[in-house]
Amino acid sequence: MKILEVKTGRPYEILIEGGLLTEVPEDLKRLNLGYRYALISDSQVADLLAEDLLRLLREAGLSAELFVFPAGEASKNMDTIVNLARQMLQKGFDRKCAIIALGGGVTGDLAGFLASIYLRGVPYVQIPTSLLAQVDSSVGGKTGVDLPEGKNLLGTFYQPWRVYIDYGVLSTLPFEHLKNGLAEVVKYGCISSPNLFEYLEERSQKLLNYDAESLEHIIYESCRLKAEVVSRDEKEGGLRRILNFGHTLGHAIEAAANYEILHGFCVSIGMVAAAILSERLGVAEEEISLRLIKLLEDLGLPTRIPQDLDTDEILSFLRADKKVWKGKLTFILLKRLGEPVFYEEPPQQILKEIVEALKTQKATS
Ligand SMILES: NC(=O)c1ccc[n+]([C@@H]2O[C@H](COP(=O)([O-])OP(=O)(O)OC[C@H]3O[C@@H](n4cnc5c(N)ncnc54)[C@H](O)[C@@H]3O)[C@@H](O)[C@H]2O)c1
Ligand SMILES: O=C(O)C(=O)C[C@@H](O)[C@H](O)[C@H](O)COP(=O)(O)O
Ligand SMILES: [Zn+2]
Repeated sequence: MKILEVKTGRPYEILIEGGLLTEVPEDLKRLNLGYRYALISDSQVADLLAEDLLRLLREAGLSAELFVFPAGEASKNMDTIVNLARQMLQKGFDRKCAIIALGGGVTGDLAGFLASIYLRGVPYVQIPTSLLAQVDSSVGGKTGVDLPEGKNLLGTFYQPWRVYIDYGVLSTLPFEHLKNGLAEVVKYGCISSPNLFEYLEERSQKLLNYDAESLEHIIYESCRLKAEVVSRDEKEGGLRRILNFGHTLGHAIEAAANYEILHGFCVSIGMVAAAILSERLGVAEEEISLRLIKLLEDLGLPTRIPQDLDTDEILSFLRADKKVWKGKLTFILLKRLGEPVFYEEPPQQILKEIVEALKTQKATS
């Protein structure tokens, strides 16, 4: 088993191993987070994995109940939080309970948010089951929900007590969601590891074939890189903003598309825009965008903005970004691969030209 530590105010471990799910109940007993567990999953993961985990928990003598919400980004809102909270209250879950998030990033963000506010806070653990959740969202304690006004606009920083990553569960993950997770791994390559970027270039076909060894490597490396950043800047006082590379425009596209395009796909397009912007503004000291586009295309990820999205609407969503500080929008750009820089208020005209240019060809995926 591989173990990483996240050195936040209350440190915690990320455990990574194929088949780890079966070991969760015994480890939870050692952690002793609560006398009763609320297992939260979406409708798809509930059918595939949650019933089995529930049985394992009960066989280990733990008291646990399953709470399910409809799968998909459309559920990442306050209505789902209130519904889950009310169901838990009706079942008598009190302050000494704990929450288990079993699922993708939507489940993790929702269950983590609920854990941070339920009866003013109860412990929770993350069991990520999508690639995106295993390489990114289960680590770092960002929780929250979307609003029509923008992505993740209500939320908390609330670190999990443990992250259990069983990459064996990825065998049932739909192909589109495999690619979706790979986008966040490309992000880690861009912001902090040219080696990881090269690895993705070399292994793209193996990764798209769900090769377990390659998946384990990129999961471990992404979590290691994220844990390092979060350990230095838990609440995004500065440095942590690099984890938002590609997200400034990515989130705006996601919101403009009414959350109907996958998060990783939007980040993929956003990374292309950020690379082109880095070059247009003279920030980039090496040519990045063509190499990035090639890698994203090899991984089956989109690099173009869908033509039906309105340019002005996309640009207006940029203003709802959490990287607007004191009225100034900050982009994460690249000097070269592995060297991100912050850039305040790029000219609106250049942003508009890049958005328009990225709409002129058909999306590749
Ligand atoms: N908190 C963070 O730091 C952070 C980081 C990145 C992304 N996010 C958020 O994560 C969300 C996206 O996460 P996601 O892509 O995992 O979405 P998701 O949770 O909707 O999962 C994607 C789909 O895969 C299914 N699924 C999950 N695991 C499966 C498995 N093993 N087998 C079969 N199907 C499975 C789910 O049911 C769902 O339909 C977005 O809301 C994004 O904003 C948060
Ligand atoms: O953990 C972080 O910090 C990230 O920025 C990771 C991102 O991949 C993730 O999408 C995050 O939810 C975005 O955060 P937000 O603060 O821009 O909503
Ligand atoms: Zn993301």
